[in-house]
Amino acid sequence: MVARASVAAPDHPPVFSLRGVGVRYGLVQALQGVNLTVAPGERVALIGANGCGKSTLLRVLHGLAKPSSGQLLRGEGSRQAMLFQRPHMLRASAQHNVALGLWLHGVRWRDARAQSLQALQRVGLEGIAAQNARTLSGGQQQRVALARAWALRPDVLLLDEPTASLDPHAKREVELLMADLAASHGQAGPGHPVTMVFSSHNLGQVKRLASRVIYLEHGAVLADLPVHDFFNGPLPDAARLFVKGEMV
Ligand SMILES: Nc1ncnc2c1ncn2[C@@H]1O[C@H](COP(=O)(O)OP(=O)(O)OP(=O)(O)O)[C@@H](O)[C@H]1O
Repeated sequence: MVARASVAAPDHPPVFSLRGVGVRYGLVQALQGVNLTVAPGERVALIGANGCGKSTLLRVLHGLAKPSSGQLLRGEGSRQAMLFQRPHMLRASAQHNVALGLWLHGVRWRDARAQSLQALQRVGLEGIAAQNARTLSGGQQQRVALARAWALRPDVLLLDEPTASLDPHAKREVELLMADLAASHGQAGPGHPVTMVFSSHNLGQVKRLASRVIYLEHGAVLADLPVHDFFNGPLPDAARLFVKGEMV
């Protein structure tokens, strides 16, 4: 049985609505029967053991993986950006890496360069704007990736274990920036909060950042609860044991 609590009725249409979504890779059923509605401004954490389907679900939400069954509906006109555990950086300056993202979205190169500098300022990296992005530390590269995402003013931010390969200090820096970006608004302006969906193995981070927690097991949703209920209320056995194991 799925532990589920309804989230407050949204004032706006959902950002995502998944009905019975399944993803199959050959013999592997990576996701099965996933029903999920995400409202604007929610901060959803995806948790669960390795291979439970977190990345696949994020990839489905970003259009990088196609459901083999079921249906995914996306809110109209919302702009999405996705970050990965290891950011993809071109062998070019940090500023160039951010500007290119804007240029690919139709911003003129001159404007893209100016806006990319602002975005780098936002993540505290204006001082290394001219440095080759590939030579930056993992934490700095992830901050450049956040700047690249933020520059686009996304309505939806998807992050796949964004701090998993960082040292504790960089982890904290990136986490603070995630909170900062999640508290900002999308391209539609104030009143249109950013929606964030992220995966993490760090339950402290989940407590600090999420408003809602989804626990996946073997590609299925086993619990979908507001963050307070997830950590304080009764859970299905598998989820309870997972939380206990990850907390030690
Ligand atoms: N491209 C692929 N081809 C074949 N199998 C895949 C592919 N991508 C994922 N899988 C399989 O699908 C299942 C779900 O994988 P997924 O990466 O979504 O899990 P995850 O929860 O993100 O894992 P982790 O915590 O290790 O990142 C796993 O069994 C995985 O091996």
